[in-house]
Amino acid sequence: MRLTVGQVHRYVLALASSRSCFVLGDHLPFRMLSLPRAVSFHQTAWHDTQTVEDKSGLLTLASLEVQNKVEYGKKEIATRTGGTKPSSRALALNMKPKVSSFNAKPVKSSLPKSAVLKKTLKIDESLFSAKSFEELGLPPLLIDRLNKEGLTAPTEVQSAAIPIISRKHDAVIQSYTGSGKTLAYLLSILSEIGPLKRPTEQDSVEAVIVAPSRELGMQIVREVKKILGPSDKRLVQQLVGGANRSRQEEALKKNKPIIVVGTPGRISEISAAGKLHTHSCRFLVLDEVDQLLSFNYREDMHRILEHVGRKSGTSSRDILGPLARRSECQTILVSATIPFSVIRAARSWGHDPVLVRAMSVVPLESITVPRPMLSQTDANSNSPSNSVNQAAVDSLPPSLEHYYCTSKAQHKVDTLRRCIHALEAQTVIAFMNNTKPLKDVVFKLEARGMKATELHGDLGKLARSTVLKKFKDGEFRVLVTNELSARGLDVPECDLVINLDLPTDSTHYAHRAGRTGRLGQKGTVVTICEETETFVVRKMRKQLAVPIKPCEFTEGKLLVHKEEDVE
Ligand SMILES: Nc1ncnc2c1ncn2[C@@H]1O[C@H](COP(=O)(O)OP(=O)(O)OP(=O)(O)O)[C@@H](O)[C@H]1O
Repeated sequence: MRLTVGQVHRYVLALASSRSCFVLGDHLPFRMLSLPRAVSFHQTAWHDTQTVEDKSGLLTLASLEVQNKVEYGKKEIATRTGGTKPSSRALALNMKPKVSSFNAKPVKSSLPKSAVLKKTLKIDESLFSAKSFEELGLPPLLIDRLNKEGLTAPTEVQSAAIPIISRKHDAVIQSYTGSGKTLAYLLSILSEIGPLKRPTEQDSVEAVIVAPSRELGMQIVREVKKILGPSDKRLVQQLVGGANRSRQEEALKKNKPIIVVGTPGRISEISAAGKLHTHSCRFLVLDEVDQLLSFNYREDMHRILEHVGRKSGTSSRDILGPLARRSECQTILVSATIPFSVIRAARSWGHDPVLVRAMSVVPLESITVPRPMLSQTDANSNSPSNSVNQAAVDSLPPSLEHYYCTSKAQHKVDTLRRCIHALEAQTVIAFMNNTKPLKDVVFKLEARGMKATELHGDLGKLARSTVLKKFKDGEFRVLVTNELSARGLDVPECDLVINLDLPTDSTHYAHRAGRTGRLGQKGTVVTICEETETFVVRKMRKQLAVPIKPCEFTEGKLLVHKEEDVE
């Protein structure tokens, strides 16, 4: 039976959705798994993780063969010392390693270290130690612009990623939230294209950057404009949903941007209408890749992956999968949380794909599927719910303090106020799960004299960006929002994140938490839950392998409780 690529994808999606195990043909888009391996994956699926993923609609393109989700192991091979880097995060921007007062027990892996990552890439060690943009070999014009913006030294992940990308590797960039991943890829790209580059040939749309939300898209656009400077800012064009599409198309025609940044739906719409030509694109970036490869975005991402960087005349028969080989185009996948399914997808690219993390670069081919790691206290129980979610663990900044307190639902707003006062927090992001109660919370806070505002999908694009700007400018002390703001949102001043509703799982917890403690700053995360929900917090604590300490707020102070079973 011969199927077209589109048919194949639909067929695979349908089967994967039903969680069936099925045989793969040679012409199917994914080549990685044979049936016996797929069967064994299916049998050893982590039921706990899977249930959660299903709820959030996460179906990675890479895992379409078998609906399965596993995380890669934490054990990195540090290139300089040959051992893991205990303080690699803390070293970002020359931060001093933070000694936690909490004695977390080590997690126990049931897998020998060597089975997780087999080998490191042979790479010049000195690359990781670059302390300046000059040492990284960035073009002088670009360095001038960075200095003008007050950026003088690269972060660790930038030191690792920039040389790798300049060597034409496809890369998966993983590092904790707020560690500077955006500039890690932007500086690599702006070294090669646009007015600040090393001199080369002519310009057209040469980089496509895809982000899952309008806010993140606009944030990336602002970052590019900041680097390009006022005279060249027209060279980046936003293509996010919710904005006037004809205006975006006109701007594409008039300004001839070299970089476009947008959401999957709008990029794919404009591309389908023939108004965006990306065949000779040199860089494709998927920011928050694990989210972009989820089920929700499958149609749009499929179109984007099929078209960007594919020279016309290339038959769709040649496509090995959505992340197909693009001979000229470098693909860069970015997230604080990279599940193994993304690694598996990325392996089908052509340009020696590597996993870049602060202080380590590893060929993707050498990363094997890990078995679940159990937290020490539960190593004997073998329960999947006790598995450490390594991707989420790796995404947490080291400088965060985590607490939880209990409150009746009707008293949560008061608890929130007491928490803000006790911690003297100035810039607070409070997460909830539904829009209506979210509005009620804003109303109650305002009624009690605390400046608060709301951000959610029911607001139009203009309202959303106005709210965000005002919050960043300090006009509001509390931003009450939902999952929309959990990914990528950069408000450097944010000193407190509150979970007024529980996040869906530990990965969502990690992304919400990452809105504070950015770039080595201090940050606190407080989960306010009902008594009956505390077991969920404890479970996340095990999966994240961090202390989430029980506490209460009385007489304007934070009181931390002891808990017998804190790991
Ligand atoms: N080299 C640098 N020097 C100073 N500040 C930097 C540098 N690189 C990035 N920053 C700043 O650090 C902040 C966090 O960066 P960024 O948003 O890229 O983090 P991230 O790793 O992408 O986080 P997330 O995973 O939450 O998306 C931003 O305000 C950015 O401007």
